Amino acid sequence: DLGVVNIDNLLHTKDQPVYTAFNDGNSDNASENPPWSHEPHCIPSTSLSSVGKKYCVYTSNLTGPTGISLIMPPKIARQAASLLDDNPLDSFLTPVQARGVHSGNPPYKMKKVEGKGMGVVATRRIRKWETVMVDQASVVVDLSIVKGVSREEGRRLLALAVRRLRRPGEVWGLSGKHDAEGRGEDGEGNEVVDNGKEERQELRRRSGYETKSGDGEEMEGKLEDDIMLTNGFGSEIAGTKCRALYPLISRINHECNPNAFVLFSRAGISMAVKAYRDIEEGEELSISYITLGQPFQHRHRALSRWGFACHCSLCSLPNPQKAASDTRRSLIARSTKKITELWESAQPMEAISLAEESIEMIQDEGLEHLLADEYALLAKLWLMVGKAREQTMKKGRGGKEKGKGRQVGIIEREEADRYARMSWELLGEMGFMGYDWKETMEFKLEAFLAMVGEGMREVVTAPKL
Ligand SMILES: C[S@@+](CC[C@H](N)C(=O)[O-])C[C@H]1O[C@@H](n2cnc3c(N)ncnc32)[C@H](O)[C@@H]1O
Repeated sequence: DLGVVNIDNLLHTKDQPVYTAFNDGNSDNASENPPWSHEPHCIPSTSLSSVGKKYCVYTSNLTGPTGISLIMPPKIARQAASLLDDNPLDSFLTPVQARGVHSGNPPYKMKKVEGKGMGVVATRRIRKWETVMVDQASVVVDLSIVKGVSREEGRRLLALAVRRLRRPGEVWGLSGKHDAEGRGEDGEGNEVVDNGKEERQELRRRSGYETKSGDGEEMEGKLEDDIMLTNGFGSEIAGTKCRALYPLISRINHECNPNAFVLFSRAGISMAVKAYRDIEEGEELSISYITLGQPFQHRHRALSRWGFACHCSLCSLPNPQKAASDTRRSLIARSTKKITELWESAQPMEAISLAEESIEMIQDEGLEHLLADEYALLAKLWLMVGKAREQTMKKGRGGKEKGKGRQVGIIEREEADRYARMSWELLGEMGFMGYDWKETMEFKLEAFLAMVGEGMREVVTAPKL
């Protein structure tokens, strides 16, 4: 069973002799104890813009479930080498949970799913927010490679990177070949044609990887064209934009209203899948490949590069409901800006009402992860309203509120506290504060609100090029 093998290897990673002490492919700067199990294989960059730079394959084949290969310039690889002990069992699970996962019964199995190739199905009931799966990257590619070396060289490096893994089969086995014309219906009987093939070719052209006709059957071609494009996750490792393959998580299919989401470790090498809601035994696990919350046409366009027409429950809604959902999604997307405008034009209570309406729409759309942001925003608004009123009182300009005493500021602060705690709880449950947040972190209103900044809407990650 793939899952059991995976976890077993993760648990033992640290006990195994990983070091074979090959130097890091840059003899001037060989680090003392490089973790590579194979001699790095380097090629010079052929691009004028990066003369003197080289790209190498570094493999540590005892790291993680399959081993890991990095394709990077030596300098970046040296930094990434210090991140290889990024064991997801430590990042995402308590020791008790890790032992539970290790006992040989992961709560899922890989299975053929009609119309989707392989998929992942729950083998028992999974609770909301439970960490269902953990995984570690097999291959990590520095994205600057597309400009640095020719397509052929890139393919060769990638093929070598996979061959050198301890379990190369788990990467070769990822089905990336989805060039069959995907035709389907949008739930209203309208035909939806997958134009993903052209879009993927265009993507390759833009990325500098021209496609030669007739080479589609080669393993190397399959690896680069299909597996990297359709199974790779965008990640930032050692401060560099990368694309990485995760052998287990790559089996999870897409839904626009998914029952799970992925979470990166701080180092960016490990990932976890957490349940977004309760999942029943036999139900397929799903994640969203694209940013959650987009209207239908945007989703359809963004998904085209994976080469399938989405028939998920949201995309199959009858047109009137689909239109209502799209309207709510557009309103949600615009609400933060509108709320800020209302606040800045001295209409604080209108700003608060709009934020509360936005919460209802978010709940109707099942976009719960956005609530952490919205609750934090409401907490900030209430806190600021409270402070403003206190100031007014202190300056003796309380008007009608004069005489109500200190209560004016206190009620608003209580509201702020209530919303901030809801945001805190949700972020904690979603896994953004570490698995032991309840024991190790203490809630403090102002400190928490300072921590939750902009950009919370993007917290649920999706594979990106
Ligand atoms: C990351 S892989 C997922 C695992 C894949 N099904 C497999 O067999 O390895 C992405 C590919 O799975 C297929 N896929 C994912 N979600 C799908 C869906 N909702 N409907 C149809 N095909 C889907 C598409 O072919 C897509 O390019």
